[in-house]
Amino acid sequence: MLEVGNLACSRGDHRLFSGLSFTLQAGEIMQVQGANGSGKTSLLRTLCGFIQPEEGEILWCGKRVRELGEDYYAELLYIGHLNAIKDELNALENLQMSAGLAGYTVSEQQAAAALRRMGLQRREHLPVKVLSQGQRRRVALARLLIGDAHLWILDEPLTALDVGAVGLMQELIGEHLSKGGMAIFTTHQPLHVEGVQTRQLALS
Ligand SMILES: Nc1ncnc2c1ncn2[C@@H]1O[C@H](COP(=O)(O)OP(=O)(O)OP(=O)(O)O)[C@@H](O)[C@H]1O
Repeated sequence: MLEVGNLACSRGDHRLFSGLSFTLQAGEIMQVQGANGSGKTSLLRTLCGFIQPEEGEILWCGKRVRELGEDYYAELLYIGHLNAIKDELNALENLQMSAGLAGYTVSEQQAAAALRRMGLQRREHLPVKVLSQGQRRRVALARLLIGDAHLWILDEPLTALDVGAVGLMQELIGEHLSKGGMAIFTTHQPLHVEGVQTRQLALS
């Protein structure tokens, strides 16, 4: 379980949010809503431990995440609004590199299967710089299929995706939740996971 208590964050001299508290249990999904600049990305990055909160605590399974360190990162998969892929590498290499950075290995067959599921068959061996924006986003999102992180933190996962890929994302998130996973995401587009009530957290 993720527990957030009395969280506060400022960027520059601007207070983005304070007194923010919520819990997220296995099988739950939460959307962070708010206008441009309201602090959605900053909140997600704080939950990942990339930004130190000014106040408050983030607990994972009852322990402070900053003390858990690597043990927390092993439970977490963050996909930012930038794709974090290397232009010169192909999709297979990018996926294997992402796994390596996260501390595990995936075989070429596993990576190829993930890319196929993301609709990238016959694009696996091209340098990603030649792929379309939507295809590049699909390469980034294929990371969801190769790890076993319980907590997915997704910043604008639907950006550049077509209708079919949005449907696929909803399906993947649904599968993740049904296996006891949890997810926090931002999006300016509708995202509906069948049979699951999406909790809402509004930043102003
Ligand atoms: N490193 C920084 N230094 C100063 N200000 C920052 C920094 N990073 C973010 N900000 C500011 O913090 C505010 C919140 O930014 P953030 O990216 O969290 O918003 P957001 O809700 O995700 O926005 P969007 O919907 O446009 O993606 C913005 O006003 C932004 O300019």
